[in-house]
Amino acid sequence: RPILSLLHTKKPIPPGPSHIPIITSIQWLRKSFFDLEPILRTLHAKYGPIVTLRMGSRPSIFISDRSLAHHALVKNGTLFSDRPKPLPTDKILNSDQHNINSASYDDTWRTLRRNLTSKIFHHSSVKSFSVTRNWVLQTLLTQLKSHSQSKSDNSIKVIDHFQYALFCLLVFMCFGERVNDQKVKEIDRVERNLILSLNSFNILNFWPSITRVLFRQRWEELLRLRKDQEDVLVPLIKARKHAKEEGKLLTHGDDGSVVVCYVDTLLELELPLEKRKLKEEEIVTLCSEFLNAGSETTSTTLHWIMANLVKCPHVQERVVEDIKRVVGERKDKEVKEEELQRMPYLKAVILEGLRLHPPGHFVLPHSVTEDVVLNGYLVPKNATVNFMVAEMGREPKVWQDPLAFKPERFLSDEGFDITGTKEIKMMPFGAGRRICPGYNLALLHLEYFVANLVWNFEWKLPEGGHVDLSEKQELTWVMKNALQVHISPR
Ligand code: HEM
Repeated sequence: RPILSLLHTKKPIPPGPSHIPIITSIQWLRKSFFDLEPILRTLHAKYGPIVTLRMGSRPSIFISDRSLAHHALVKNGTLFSDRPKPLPTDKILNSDQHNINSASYDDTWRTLRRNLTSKIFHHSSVKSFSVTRNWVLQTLLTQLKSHSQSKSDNSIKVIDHFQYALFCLLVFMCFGERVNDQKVKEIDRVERNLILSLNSFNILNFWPSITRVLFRQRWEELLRLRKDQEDVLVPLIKARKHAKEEGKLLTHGDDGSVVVCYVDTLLELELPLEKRKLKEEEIVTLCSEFLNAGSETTSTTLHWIMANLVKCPHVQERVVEDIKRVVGERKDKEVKEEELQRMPYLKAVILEGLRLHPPGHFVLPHSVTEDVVLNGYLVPKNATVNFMVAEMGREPKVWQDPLAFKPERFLSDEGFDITGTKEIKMMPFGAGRRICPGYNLALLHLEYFVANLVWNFEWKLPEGGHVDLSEKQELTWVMKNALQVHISPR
């Protein structure tokens, strides 16, 4: 039984492979999480559910057991909800912890997180964007149709279309306007460039005073990427500010109410600790977090789910039946958002997708607010703590036939609690106080797009094609070989 006690006299830190100062720290630091995952699996088999790697300047503790995760994140959430102190490169990218995911567990974090959940993820606000979701859906359907018709075998690679659709949606929610195609691509480019190079900047943190000399060009590259991001996002923020001041805000098409977007809420916000409004560069950081956290995670999951629906036509047929039962003989080809609530099988498909293919195989690094003992080991304040999300979703003791795509496992009368409040069986959104604040929005986006994609087209493999479920890590854990499908109107 995990016992968490603060009387931790002389407890050891969790076990792990032997460590040669500096050398092993740098070796681990050079590995991506994709490389680390199989190594950690072996280490957990050898040392148990909680292990330590000496990465960089801090011990990194990894937890694979769902009950220990529950014990730490939910039952002792106040202790385990901090984030590691920022490294020098983080300070540049996160405006010194002025975004939600990197902020310490303090009043700044509470203010930023509450702003997002109460102003943008509130039920009425989410509903106010339904016109936008429909616009993005119609654009996606048109694009898929025209691209598939332009190919001789009608086959199409769908991932770029999914990414673009989700990105447009998040850009609208962020800036409150339909940004033109070229601008959307520009924002996507600067964000992608930054995130894809993050790993290569890790080494700069190891001994900043030395790396500033040794890797001067790498430091300059980091500053250049950040400047590119500001150059693209600041004009959008400024334009919004002016439109607000001049009372020229866009209204929602249906009822004429003014669109309240994420930037509007950030322009109004006051930081309680510092007693001031947000600086422009902090707004850039928060917008960037919003766009990245909300689009790539969802488009990756959508890609995995559609791949499984192509691989398992009987599951796709059951989704169609679920929709038919609710929509009936209505002629238009749109599944409306209000109707999704009455589609239990569709919901089960989404959960099964998140279980088997969580877009993040780990959560973001946590840290403890004070030294604590977990399962007999010391978790020191300077350690980072992380959880094996994908391993938990594929644990054979919890999930029968874990690698099979079987949505039926989620069809119970009592429903499934994705937040893991009572117990954790999987945690694609994390759990406890740092749980993803966007999980309801993400579920809505997934349900809405999967339902409408399946309702509009039959998804099949082209002649001689096959669905390859191998993974690789990019921004998220993506399909190594992108889905190539044949779609035909239903
Ligand atoms: C399928 C879609 C998504 C998945 C699987 C996902 C997953 C996650 C995970 C695993 C975390 C880290 C939790 C932790 O550190 O313990 C997280 C944090 C976060 N997510 Fe998501 N997310 C998704 C969509 C979204 C969306 C749509 C938004 C907003 C537009 C969003 C915003 C955030 C933010 C701001 C955080 C930081 C929370 C904090 O540190 O307090 N996510 N998400």
